[in-house]
Amino acid sequence: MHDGTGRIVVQNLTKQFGPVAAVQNLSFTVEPGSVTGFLGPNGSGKTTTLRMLLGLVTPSAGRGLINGTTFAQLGQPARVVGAVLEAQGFHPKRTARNHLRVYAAAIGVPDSRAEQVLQLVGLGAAGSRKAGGFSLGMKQRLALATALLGDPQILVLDEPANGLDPEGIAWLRSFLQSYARSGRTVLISSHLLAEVEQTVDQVVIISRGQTMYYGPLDNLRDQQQSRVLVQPSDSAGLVAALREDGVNAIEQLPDGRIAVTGVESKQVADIALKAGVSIYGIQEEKADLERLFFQLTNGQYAAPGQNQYTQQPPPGYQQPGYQQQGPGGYQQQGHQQPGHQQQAYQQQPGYQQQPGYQTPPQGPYTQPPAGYEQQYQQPPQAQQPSQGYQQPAPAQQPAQGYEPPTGYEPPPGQQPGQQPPPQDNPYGQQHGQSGLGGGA
Ligand SMILES: Nc1ncnc2c1ncn2[C@@H]1O[C@H](COP(=O)(O)OP(=O)(O)OP(=O)(O)O)[C@@H](O)[C@H]1O
Repeated sequence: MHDGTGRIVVQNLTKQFGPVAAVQNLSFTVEPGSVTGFLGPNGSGKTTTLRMLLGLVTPSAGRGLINGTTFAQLGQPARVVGAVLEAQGFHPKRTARNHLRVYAAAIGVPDSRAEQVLQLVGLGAAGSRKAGGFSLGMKQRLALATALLGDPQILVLDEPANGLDPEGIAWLRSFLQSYARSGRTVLISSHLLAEVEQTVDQVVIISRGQTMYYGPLDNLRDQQQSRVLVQPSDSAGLVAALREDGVNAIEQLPDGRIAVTGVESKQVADIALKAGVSIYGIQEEKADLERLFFQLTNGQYAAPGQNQYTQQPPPGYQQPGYQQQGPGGYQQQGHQQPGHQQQAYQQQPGYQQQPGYQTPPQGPYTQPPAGYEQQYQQPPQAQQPSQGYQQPAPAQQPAQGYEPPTGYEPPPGQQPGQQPPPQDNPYGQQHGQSGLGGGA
């Protein structure tokens, strides 16, 4: 039996698809009572990680644990984890209500729950409409409703804001925060920090399948570092002089300027003067979270020829199919990177609510849904994520006490590297009565 905490633990998770190292030695913990953003650019390994966590892909090494056990070993997975990996695969001719009833029956919850979750996600007025006619945003809501059927303790959502309009994004934010504040666990992935910035409490930022930052978002904001943008007469001469002076966080910008992080403009100007390099322009620039996110994760698809002063990619890294490029020349300092200037979501003026769904009540999880048997035990106190992330070394050894997953077997009936379940089943019929644990 599982420990019931609602905690997700990812331990040294690794997935190799032939030559592609999709996920490399990834470790993080997601605690109940908080919303955790799982962030990284396209192809960085987010979906693969979530699939491994949900037992849909067999790890090459490491393991993902939910309530202290693997997904396959959960007794009633649909009551523990609600997951949306892709908001597709609904039977186009089936109404939203009937779709939910099918899944409700599969996991053994009453039909009335279908109506409740329709209301919860704001699709109450669209319950009799066929899912085939739904917009992408409505499909996202229907997928979320399906994941909520089992009133799960943990929500795992892959890119849940995809296709949502601004009103939908604002609604989703409030819904997920309220869900987490009720003591549950929320893990959402996104390739856009700005999209989830106001929703999440902590973030796991990955690039090329490796952790770049793991910790509270506030730490990122608090450790903001400005940089100096300088236009020199001789870029190479200034870079050499800066390096001689021990300044190494240097980036060549596409517009010809040089960005220097962690120093004041006066210091840069003094070094330039000493080296006989003229300066045509100099300014200090505050870092913002979005730029920081880019700095932490860029390089994956960066065009060659830029950032000639960049770091090299991690040793042994091979990204087939893409031009390899170092991560942007930004000197990482213990992966506690700066950042600021939140990009606040603004409701667009004149925005009309989409027909077909209505704004659901706010804070649906501050109280348990009426008439529904609540399985979840509120943990005594939401734990805070650990402060100060220590970046694992590229060849990190498993944590002490951790047993390497020798003999780890894929769940019954699943082959290593198995492809997603068929399109018409977005929640992958999983182990027994669940139908909510996986995704398409
Ligand atoms: N079944 C598979 N076979 C081979 N390679 C795969 C498979 N699934 C994923 N990959 C590769 O693994 C890497 C990580 O992919 P993944 O889908 O996990 O990234 P992601 O961060 O979710 O990207 P996106 O934001 O675009 O969805 C990519 O290079 C991808 O091409």
